[in-house]
Amino acid sequence: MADGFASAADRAAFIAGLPKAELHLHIEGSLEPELMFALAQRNAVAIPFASVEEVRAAYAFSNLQDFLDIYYQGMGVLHTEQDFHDLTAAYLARAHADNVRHVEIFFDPQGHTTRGVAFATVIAGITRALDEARREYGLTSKLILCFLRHLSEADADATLDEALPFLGRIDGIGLDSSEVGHPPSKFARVFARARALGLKLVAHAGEEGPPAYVREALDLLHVDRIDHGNRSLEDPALVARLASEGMTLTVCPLSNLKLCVVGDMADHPLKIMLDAGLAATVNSDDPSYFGGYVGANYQAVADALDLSKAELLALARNSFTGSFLSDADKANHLVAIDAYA
Ligand SMILES: Nc1ncnc2[nH]cnc12
Ligand SMILES: [Zn+2]
Repeated sequence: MADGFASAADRAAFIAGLPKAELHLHIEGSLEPELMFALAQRNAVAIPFASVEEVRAAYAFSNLQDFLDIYYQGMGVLHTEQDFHDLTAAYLARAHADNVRHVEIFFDPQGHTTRGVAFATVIAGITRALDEARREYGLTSKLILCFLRHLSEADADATLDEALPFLGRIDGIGLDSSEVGHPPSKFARVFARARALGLKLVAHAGEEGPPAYVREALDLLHVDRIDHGNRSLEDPALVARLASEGMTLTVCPLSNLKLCVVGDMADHPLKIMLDAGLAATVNSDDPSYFGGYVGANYQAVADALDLSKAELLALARNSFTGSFLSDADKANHLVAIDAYA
């Protein structure tokens, strides 16, 4: 058994109670099949599944694109402000149950506006649930607008225009969807514009794409965090740079397994990342599609890699230090982790 724990059950209890931040969560990826069915009925939207079991059976992916095809189809049931509220509220209740104290949530507005759903409807539903979670659970949040990288930079630019009236509720921008063939350089101008607006910047890089995409995210987009970053490990000079810059990586173990980024959880590089001095964090990405929320991600990777108490504490500390909270708020969360340790 790893240092600090008497048994696997002891470690599981420690993980459950550990204060956490979640920094990589696509709200549309938290759409559980049960809610998908309920919203399909509420909005009279046809879905190509006869039962919840059939939906779950369809969640067998061999790569990122396999998943994205079903993810974009699934979000088609979201139409009204109430739908976006209910989706977000359900995620926040689950996060609270996992002792998540702060979340930084991604949303994909282009996945909705291209279907005729107004940007304002999406924002109103999500933010109403965020405000309720703050009041009910003391769970704080940031909101990150992701551009779909398979679309053009002009589309991203138009989406940023649509976001301008809502910048009081949007803390940052990100870059997601099909990575290979859509390098960060494609979005350099719109990221520069967002930076000038004072927005925080993140980008998916090195999930399926090469280490060169991670370098582009750093050098051309000037990101504050890297989402995933797994393939950085192929480039030792890049690893040294990420470590020396204290760049946070938002790693998603169950996602990596489901999308075949790793073949087996025992081969997950999380421990290698920590040993290399990388500021890795654990996150759920799209929990409904990948089989678990953040607590399950900690649990799965801790069991497979036999993570110690010190390693789990480092992951939780990294999740707060890598967040976009103020320094004072980060310090308060770190005190809570020290007390828990
Ligand atoms: N893991 C992921 N990678 C890229 N785009 C995504 N959109 C939702 N989840 C994603
Ligand atoms: Zn993601």
